[in-house]
Amino acid sequence: MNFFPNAKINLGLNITEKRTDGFHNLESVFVPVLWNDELEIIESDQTSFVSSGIEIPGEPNENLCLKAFYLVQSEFKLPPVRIHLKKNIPIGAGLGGGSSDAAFVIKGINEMFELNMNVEQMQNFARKLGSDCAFFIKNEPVFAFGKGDEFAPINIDLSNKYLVLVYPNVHVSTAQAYSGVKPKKPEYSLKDIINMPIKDWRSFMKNDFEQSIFKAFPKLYRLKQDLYSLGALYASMSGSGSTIFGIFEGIPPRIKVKDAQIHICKL
Ligand SMILES: C[C@@](CO)(OP(=O)(O)O)[C@H](O)COP(=O)(O)OP(=O)(O)OC[C@H]1O[C@@H](n2ccc(N)nc2=O)[C@H](O)[C@@H]1O
Ligand SMILES: Nc1ncnc2c1ncn2[C@@H]1O[C@H](COP(=O)(O)OP(=O)(O)O)[C@@H](O)[C@H]1O
Repeated sequence: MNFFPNAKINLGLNITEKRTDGFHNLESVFVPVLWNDELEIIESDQTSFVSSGIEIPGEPNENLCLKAFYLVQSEFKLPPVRIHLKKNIPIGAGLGGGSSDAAFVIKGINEMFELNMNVEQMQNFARKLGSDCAFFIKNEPVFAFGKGDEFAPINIDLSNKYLVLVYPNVHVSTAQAYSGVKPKKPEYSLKDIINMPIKDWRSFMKNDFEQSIFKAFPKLYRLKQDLYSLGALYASMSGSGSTIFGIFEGIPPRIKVKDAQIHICKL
């Protein structure tokens, strides 16, 4: 069967405290984005993983797709499968691509082998694979807190808005990005900001990773300013970077950025 794991962006990202387990508590709004990998899972005589498209660092047996399969197989009787992933979503880009692949393997095998897991059971498997992963099980706009794997519903209207994503070919390690941030309580509540008109988000909504990442890669800051100059209602880095996105009211103007990959979609 075929599945299409999608990317995400973060609207606002407050890193509020360092936890005793080494992770950080955060607050963010996660939104699914129409930029997709292609995942094929078929029953086979032995379990294997192959990928095409963008090269994924690490050994195939370290891939989150296989980790997800083995994790579910540790609790359910499953036949071997062959997994083929065509990687389109840039890696280390703040778009959650690897986490999404893993979540779609969990959802995929749940459907293929009629495991009858509910959302919560699938989220619990996903939480073991990465902080971002559980979001992709329901895959709808949500307020995220805790490690980024606990959720509260939000009401957000992004209809008729367009999204421009610019991936400037800069790979950011999530762990390193966290180590560059000093946690603090946010000045304004993200839950309140999200209810303001989008053009007002610019004054209140922050991504706490931007300061240190923009310092290390000044061209990312310039990209964000460029998106505002082109008419974005709101522009920000996604997650720990390096993707910079802009939200536009209508069809965005033509954008050309040297050495960058640009993806435009409806929100
Ligand atoms: C920053 C965010 C924001 O949505 O996204 P990305 O930029 O990676 O897409 C996420 O918190 C990334 O989640 P994810 O990519 O799943 O991270 P994980 O694999 O769980 O953790 C990678 C490393 O990041 C750090 N980490 C991650 C999550 C968290 N709440 N606190 C942390 O300190 C830890 O050092 C951990 O070892
Ligand atoms: N299926 C996968 N796709 C992408 N990266 C993967 C995958 N499986 C494991 N990884 C590892 O996870 C790391 C983070 O990947 P990714 O989710 O793309 O980053 P980000 O969370 O910044 O969006 C990569 O460096 C890669 O080594």
